[in-house]
Amino acid sequence: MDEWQKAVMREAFGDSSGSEEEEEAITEDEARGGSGDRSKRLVPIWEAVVEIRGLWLCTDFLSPQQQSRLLSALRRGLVLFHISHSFDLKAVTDKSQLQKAMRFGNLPWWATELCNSVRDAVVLAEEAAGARLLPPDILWRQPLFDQLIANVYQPGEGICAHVDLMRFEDGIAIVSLESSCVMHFSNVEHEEGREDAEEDEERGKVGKVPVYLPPGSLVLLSGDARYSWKHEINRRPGFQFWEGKELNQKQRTSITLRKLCPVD
Ligand SMILES: O=C(O)CCC(=O)C(=O)O
Ligand SMILES: [Fe+2]
Repeated sequence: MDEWQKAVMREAFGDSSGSEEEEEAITEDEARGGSGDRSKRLVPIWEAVVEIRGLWLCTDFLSPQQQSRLLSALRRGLVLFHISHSFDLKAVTDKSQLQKAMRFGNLPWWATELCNSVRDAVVLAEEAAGARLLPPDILWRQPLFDQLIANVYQPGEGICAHVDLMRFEDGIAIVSLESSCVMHFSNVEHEEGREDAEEDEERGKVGKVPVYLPPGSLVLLSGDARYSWKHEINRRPGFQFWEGKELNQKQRTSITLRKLCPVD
């Protein structure tokens, strides 16, 4: 890692940035909350977001201990890049900086473990409830994900409405850490002022669907949720309400897991 990357790492994650050896110091079992044995793990609770086909929320995906282990591994182990997708830049309010870390290809072991935990959580729920959370071709593809992006948002920072880039396959997972937020989903086909906007109203395409993401939660987007709905997090003052109360904003970190489309 060169000096520039180290400086970026410090800026993003403070002074705790470390070496691969430090990363390995956290054991696999610790990162999984001390229960590597799948048969001993509790079935996580999943909710379908009924308005949006393909959108599933698991609020208890990671225990508080797993969350802090994951944050430590993330802070220690990533090579960072500041990147500037146009939709990301628009999301950054004022002079504040959206901090990002990105990793492609061979994910670090803790990220591979996270991907395995996502698959386990889906399989356990499908086995227990007979529900279909992900199409089998996504659930059983190898690897499930090969790209990771970590976003660190300061209070007031969010991400504007977007559909994830088409260079990523279907089936996207977002893990939330540190603090809660409300993510809003809006149907891509609905544009205010359009001639047939009234028809949209009948089809339920109007209005944003709020989804509350507490720390330790996991959301899965596939099908309609991935392609036909935009998602956004507006953390400007006055936009983060849940059950009638404005959320007290703190730093929030998210980890988004995706799979790149094959290049022809
Ligand atoms: O930070 C989040 O929860 C969402 C991130 C996101 O939508 C993205 O990186 O495409
Ligand atoms: Fe996204």
